[in-house]
Amino acid sequence: MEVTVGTAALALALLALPVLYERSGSFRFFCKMGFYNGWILLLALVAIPLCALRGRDVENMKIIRGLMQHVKHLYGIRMAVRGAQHFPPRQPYVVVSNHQSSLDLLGMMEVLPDRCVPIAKRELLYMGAVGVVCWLGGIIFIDRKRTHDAISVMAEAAHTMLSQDVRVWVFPEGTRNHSGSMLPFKRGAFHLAVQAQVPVVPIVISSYQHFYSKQERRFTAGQCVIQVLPPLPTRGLGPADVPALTERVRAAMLEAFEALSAELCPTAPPPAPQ
Ligand SMILES: CCCCC/C=C\C/C=C\CCCCCCCC(=O)SCCNC(=O)CCNC(=O)[C@H](O)C(C)(C)COP(=O)(O)OP(=O)(O)OC[C@H]1O[C@@H](n2cnc3c(N)ncnc32)[C@H](O)[C@@H]1OP(=O)(O)O
Ligand SMILES: CCCCCCCC/C=C\CCCCCCCC(=O)OC[C@@H](O)COP(=O)(O)O
Repeated sequence: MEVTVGTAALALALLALPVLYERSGSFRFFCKMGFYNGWILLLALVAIPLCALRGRDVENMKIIRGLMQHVKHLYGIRMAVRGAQHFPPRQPYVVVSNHQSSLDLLGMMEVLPDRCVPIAKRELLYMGAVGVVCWLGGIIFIDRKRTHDAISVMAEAAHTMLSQDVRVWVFPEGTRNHSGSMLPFKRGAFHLAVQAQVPVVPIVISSYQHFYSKQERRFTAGQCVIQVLPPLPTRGLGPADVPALTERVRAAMLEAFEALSAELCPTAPPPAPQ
């Protein structure tokens, strides 16, 4: 008898889920984010054996990129890349981009150049299969709690970029930022570019506000533009030039971000100045 009541309650709850999904925006949001994380975890399990054939190698980023590119379609996110001609064709460089959410992975995988690895917080290493894939992809990990160690890792990255023809992708805000604008930039990426004497390529991922908001628990289909801006050379620059370079890049990115926001969601109020 108890089993029958339990089974009936479970069946009722399962039947209620589609109704809840239809009626509650918050429930839909959590389902979609849960599926996003779960799906990536599953993709990571597929990617591990494929990447393991090479071992830890930046070429594995091509496998990760290939496996990730369909995910935007699952969510009805239309992505357009603008300015791809700005990528320097045959040399290392440092990509810097804004960081709004873990959805940035989708934009990153849309434009990720060959032999380009992100710099990531080391906590990602401990995300089970995802961590293993990140390691196999040659992702560079930094400990944000240890500035000195993080700087050493970046200095090593400058050497690796030149000796192994590797490009590096950095989120100079240093953390995800849902504010609808950009945080002040940390200078690590720009020190890295100056140390390696390679260009900085700014990439702006347009605001998600019109289709995704963690605060409002809203996640619908929508459009995202990934704009590659003209590279800034660093040849001849030294450590003293880093602050000005950082501000110049941020100003260019903020201008492009605001122009994209005005184009894609013209009715949204402008974000408060940072
Ligand atoms: C198919 C299956 C798929 C499954 C797998 C799915 C996904 C996997 C694939 C891809 C995943 C990739 C996802 C990656 C996203 C991860 C994103 C992140 O983790 S963002 C967080 C980590 N990143 C950063 O923090 C980068 C930005 N931070 C910096 O650049 C910082 O400057 C820093 C180097 C980390 C140090 O930060 P800290 O806060 O500790 O110090 P300051 O910034 O205040 O700097 C202190 C001081 O030092 C100077 N400085 C900084 N860097 C250097 C340097 N390299 N050389 C010399 N000096 C340096 C800095 O200028 C400050 O001095 P001053 O104040 O005088 O200017
Ligand atoms: C054994 C442990 C198992 C754990 C399983 C966890 C499963 C999670 C599965 C998929 C997660 C997919 C997202 C991975 C990449 C997200 C990149 C990202 O956005 O990192 C955040 C980082 O930039 C800044 O961090 P903070 O904003 O400072 O915080």
